[in-house]
Amino acid sequence: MTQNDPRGRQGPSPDDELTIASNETVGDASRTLSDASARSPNGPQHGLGSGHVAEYRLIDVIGVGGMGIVYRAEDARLRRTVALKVMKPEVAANAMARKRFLREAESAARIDHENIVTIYQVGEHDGVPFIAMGYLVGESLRQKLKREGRIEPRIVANIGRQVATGLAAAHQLGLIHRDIKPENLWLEAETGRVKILDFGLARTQESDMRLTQSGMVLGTPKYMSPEQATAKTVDHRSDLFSLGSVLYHLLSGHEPFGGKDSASTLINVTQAEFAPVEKVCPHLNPALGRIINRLLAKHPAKRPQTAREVAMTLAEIEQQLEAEYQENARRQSLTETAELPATASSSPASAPIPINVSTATGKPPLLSLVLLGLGILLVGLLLLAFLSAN
Ligand SMILES: Nc1ncnc2c1ncn2[C@@H]1O[C@H](COP(=O)(O)OP(=O)(O)OP(=O)(O)O)[C@@H](O)[C@H]1O
Repeated sequence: MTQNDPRGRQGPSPDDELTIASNETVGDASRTLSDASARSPNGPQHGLGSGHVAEYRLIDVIGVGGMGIVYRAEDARLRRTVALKVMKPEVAANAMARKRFLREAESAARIDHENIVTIYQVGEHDGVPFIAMGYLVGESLRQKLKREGRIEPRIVANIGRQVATGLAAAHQLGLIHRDIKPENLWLEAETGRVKILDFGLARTQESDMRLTQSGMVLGTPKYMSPEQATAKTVDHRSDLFSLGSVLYHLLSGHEPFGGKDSASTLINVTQAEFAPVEKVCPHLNPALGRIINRLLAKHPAKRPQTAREVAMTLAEIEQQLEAEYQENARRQSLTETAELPATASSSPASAPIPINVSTATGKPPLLSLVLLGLGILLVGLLLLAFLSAN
């Protein structure tokens, strides 16, 4: 949920309000910071009057999420720009929340993978936890969806393969993201690389057991797995369900499960059947349709079992779609080349000038000879008439 954007991303609109409401994080009562106070790094509400957090100089606010405020900041020592997520003061007032934020950030910092945003440092400043991470330039998938509505299958396969690859790295360390959604998937402008953001709800499988016992539901309903929606124990396959939901949305322009509010969405996720993706996207590559439908299976045992497997399947589909795309582009350019002369000769205006010149100036030599003969004959007859008269 970006509320202010130094890189020209869109600010809030009535649409944003809708998105914010419909993507509301269940179990999160902390979205209370006003936009106005959030925008200035020296605003009164976050208590960071000096404009510094540890060695980071705050430049401006990039966005405000459920747990924290994200600033663009400068690492004064290394002179590099970072994204600094600082826990909201009202959330930081809760010791449990503080501990959990730090523990989770530390687990995420263990992952070193090109499809996951790099975490440079996790720390506390005046009792407020913060995370310094790679500053990303580009846009979130949510922003891309807002602009484009739907995304073509070849690109969806590419995005899905990258996300699954990143998830495989996290899952290998026993870390489950638990909040895979378009807002948390970033498209880097220059490289086209996808980065998974915000392991804010990430849990190790072990800590999730404890969470489940407390019966809390955390995550974003529209992309949430049925087991997560019912506060059951989740494992890495819950992230695979969410990935399936996101890919479905990218292709079709809407989520597989919706509802008028969070509660009805949760019920739909757990009980309703979704329209198979090939029904809402006719002519879809069948293999792509199959894997998305399988990712959305209600029971984890019926889904693909690992992110690695998903990444491999999507890589094959991506290759196939890319080859088809190249072949179509080649055919298209051949057709255009073949059409060029036909178009030219059918248009009199564009007929080659040499042909016109040649037809305009040429006369049959035989006609000239006949005319010459007739001329001589006429002169001869006139001469004969003149002589016989004399
Ligand atoms: N590393 C980063 N580089 C650039 N922008 C970032 C980075 N991390 C987050 N942002 C921006 O800051 C905004 C807020 O991020 P944050 O993770 O706090 O919230 P969220 O994911 O929108 O919501 P929630 O945390 O409640 O799910 C994001 O929408 C994104 O635009």
